[in-house]
Amino acid sequence: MSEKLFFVISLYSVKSCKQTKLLLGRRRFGQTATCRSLVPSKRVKHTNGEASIACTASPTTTVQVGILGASGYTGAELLRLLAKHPRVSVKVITAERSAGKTYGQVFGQFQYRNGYHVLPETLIEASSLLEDSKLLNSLQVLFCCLPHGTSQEYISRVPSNIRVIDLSADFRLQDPSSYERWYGKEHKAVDLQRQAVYGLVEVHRSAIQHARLVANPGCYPTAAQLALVPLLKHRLIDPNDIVIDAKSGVSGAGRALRESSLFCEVHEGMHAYGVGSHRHIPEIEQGLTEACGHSVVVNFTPHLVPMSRGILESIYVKLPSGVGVTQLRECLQDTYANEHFVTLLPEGIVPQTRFVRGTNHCLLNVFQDRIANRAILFSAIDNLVKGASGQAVQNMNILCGFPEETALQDVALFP
Ligand SMILES: NC(=O)C1=CN([C@@H]2O[C@H](COP(=O)(O)OP(=O)(O)OC[C@H]3O[C@@H](n4cnc5c(N)ncnc54)[C@H](OP(=O)(O)O)[C@@H]3O)[C@@H](O)[C@H]2O)C=CC1
Ligand SMILES: CC(=O)N[C@@H](CCC(=O)OP(=O)(O)O)C(=O)O
Repeated sequence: MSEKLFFVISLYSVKSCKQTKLLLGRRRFGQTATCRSLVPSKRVKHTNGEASIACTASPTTTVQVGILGASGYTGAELLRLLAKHPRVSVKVITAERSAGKTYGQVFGQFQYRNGYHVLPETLIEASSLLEDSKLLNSLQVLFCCLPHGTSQEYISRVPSNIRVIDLSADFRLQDPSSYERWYGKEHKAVDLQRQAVYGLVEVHRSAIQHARLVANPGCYPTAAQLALVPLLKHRLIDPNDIVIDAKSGVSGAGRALRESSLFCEVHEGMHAYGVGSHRHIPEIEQGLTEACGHSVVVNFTPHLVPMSRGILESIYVKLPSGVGVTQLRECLQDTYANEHFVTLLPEGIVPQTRFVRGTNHCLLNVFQDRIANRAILFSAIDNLVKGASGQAVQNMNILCGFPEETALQDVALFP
């Protein structure tokens, strides 16, 4: 592609002046950035006295990363995305059951390399990585794609100079007693839990920049909060009347063998689960309460639908008197005007999971309900991208001072 054409496409695809400025500092995707403001580098002292580097990358550095739990769905999605990242080298990948295998043996799509030159040959056990201090200390960023409970055990053993992005729920809830109540076990790393920054980028961007530990949000809470946080902040919906009807593809349940994920159990059918008790309820309420300034309680019901990936949430809200759908639209439009990954669709277009499949985008829209003073919101994401690994890469880009959209510029795979 000619430089000129690339430049025009870049300007077209980025929405904000800030992002345009960042791209202007780059000659071509994959080449060294020349704009020094991309890579601030300062030592940050955390409240617990530990120190870390705010942005580890210099304009020419490649960041060395490790992935705990690379043999699961979010791990594979991370490697798919990082394969396109010009400033990342994946140095170590771990697995439990699949330890000792090559990555291509676990995932056939990684048998071919297509220019991907930094994939380690073999998956090692997570404990082997943590016992190898030389290998561990060669990393700047560690992604953790392990199950809840397991994540906190491993992350507590990681030296504090390594930035960690945890995809599990272990560090998302600020209150240890809430974690215990919803996850059924005591939190074993409460200090880390307090230190963690909730990684919903569009809401917590500035705090993420200096975080040592990022708690990557859950998939359903990402879709719900991106739709609701701005409206609650601006008091445009009733905080006591929010119903979130959510549908997810089966990859949301992970790759571990479970009866409920078998083809015969999910094909040609759909069902609700976790009714009134799903673990994403406290996470959604925590984010909405913070936006609103007082306690928000939601009605949230997830459903499993027979597709591999994607989340669609239909959200029913009540409008305070004097507020109309136009104001809701204006609020979302203004909030996300400069955001690369969140888009309010034109009036009348319903977000579909197909429009975001394989991408880091969240598509939103608002409709007037037939019933007076009520509106219906829709929010669509790919659970494995904006709902997990894509948002994790977005967080890493912020931690390292890279343009936020690096490696995340895919258009949905359609049909
Ligand atoms: N799937 C999704 O859409 C989303 C998932 N998440 C969260 O991200 C995390 C990863 O999810 P996902 O990739 O779907 O899960 P998977 O079940 O697909 O993968 C889990 C990974 O962890 C490894 N693992 C399991 N148990 C242990 C252990 N005791 N010690 C070391 N490694 C272990 C597995 O290795 P092996 O397979 O080799 O045994 C595998 O690599 C989870 O916490 C999940 O809740 C968050 C948002 C969305
Ligand atoms: C379809 C399906 O099973 N989805 C998962 C949510 C996936 C996710 O975001 O997970 P964590 O909060 O567990 O990290 C569930 O409902 O538990």
